[in-house]
Amino acid sequence: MGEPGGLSGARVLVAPDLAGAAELAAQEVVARGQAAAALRGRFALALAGGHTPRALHALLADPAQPFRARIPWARTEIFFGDERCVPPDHPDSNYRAAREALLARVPVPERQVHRLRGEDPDPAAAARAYEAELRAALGSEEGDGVPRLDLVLLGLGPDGHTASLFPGTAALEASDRLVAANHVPRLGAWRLTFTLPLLDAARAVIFLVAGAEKAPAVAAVLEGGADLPAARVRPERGELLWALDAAAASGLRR
Ligand SMILES: O=C(O)[C@H](O)[C@@H](O)[C@H](O)[C@H](O)COP(=O)(O)O
Repeated sequence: MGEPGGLSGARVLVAPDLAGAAELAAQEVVARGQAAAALRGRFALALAGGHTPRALHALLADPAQPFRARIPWARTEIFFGDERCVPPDHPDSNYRAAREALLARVPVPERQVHRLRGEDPDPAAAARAYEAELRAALGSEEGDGVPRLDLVLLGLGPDGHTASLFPGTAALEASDRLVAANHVPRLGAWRLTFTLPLLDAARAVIFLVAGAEKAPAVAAVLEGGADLPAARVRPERGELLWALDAAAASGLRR
């Protein structure tokens, strides 16, 4: 179904279609959730934005599928890797999408869902508040003072962006904070996003990517040595997995 290799030893798994790639990711969510809960009594999971994760969220929420019953929801802390600067009920809100497809359908305690406040008129203040909330929820048991998420789910844009770390934007270079407000000129909009130091501290990162329109970016990141934002996500003490459908993997040589 897949083979190791690619960017810095990333595991690259390829399924025939999005449903198959989402199933690969769902299996990893279960495995890492069970391991985290057993080892540390908690599963710190960050959800990705955009449309691709909907297939995964539906799988995780579906009681007819083997994933929902195997995830320790009562001990899961939910975070968001990025958010649009809109209210939580806005059609563009990543929180709204996750709530509808997943969070309203699984027994994760409300106090354990940590929402990025996209509605805050001061995005920088919202980013600072979220970093404080994340640190309070996770602590920073590791020596470097950076909280370690157990699993971060990410997507990939055709331009190689991930979360809301877009090429050439300030947050991509932020090394002094874990969550940042980021103005994205090509969107003419502000975003809230995890920064690379937080992503790189994760115990595991999974990119779930599907569709032919992503194939050039996937190839550029995994084989082209391109300095794209997604290529700069390198969990130093964690695992990196790419779950792709055949269309998104079609540009890969290996
Ligand atoms: O808020 C967002 O939009 C995401 O965080 C973004 O990084 C997304 O993962 C990619 O743009 C892929 O989006 P699609 O899954 O919709 O193609």
